[in-house]
Amino acid sequence: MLVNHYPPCPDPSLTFGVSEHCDPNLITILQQQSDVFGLQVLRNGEWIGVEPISKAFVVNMGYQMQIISNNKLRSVEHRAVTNSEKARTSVAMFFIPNGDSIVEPAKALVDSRNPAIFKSFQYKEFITHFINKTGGTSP
Ligand SMILES: O=C(O)CCC(=O)C(=O)O
Ligand SMILES: [Fe+2]
Repeated sequence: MLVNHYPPCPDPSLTFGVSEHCDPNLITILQQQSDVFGLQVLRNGEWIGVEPISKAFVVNMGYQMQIISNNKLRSVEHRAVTNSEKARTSVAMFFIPNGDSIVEPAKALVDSRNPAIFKSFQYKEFITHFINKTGGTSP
């Protein structure tokens, strides 16, 4: 679980709360503070604010879900922006495969007309590569 806290920023154009990324794990369940916008998703090249709804969760597909679904579900590019007036807090619960898990497209979704788009790998191989490539941390 990760608690993100974004203090108000006098000039939000100068900083991101969290810069754009896709979550590398399986699924993320996010609780947004109910009265402050901040989370945005990229759709058709445009950043769209995700309305914070009281007592609702945002469910984010991570890369592993995209792979298991053989691209039927897509991991969305998202970011968190700051604002000049209000602090914002979000709580993210990351569901993460065990490092030794084998991840691959579900067999039920693969046939001659729908070949596997991804090869099998161990989650720890993926996450090591992801961290090296993005230079970031990971859930
Ligand atoms: O604070 C948010 O709304 C997003 C945080 C996020 O994307 C993350 O922790 O992976
Ligand atoms: Fe995220």
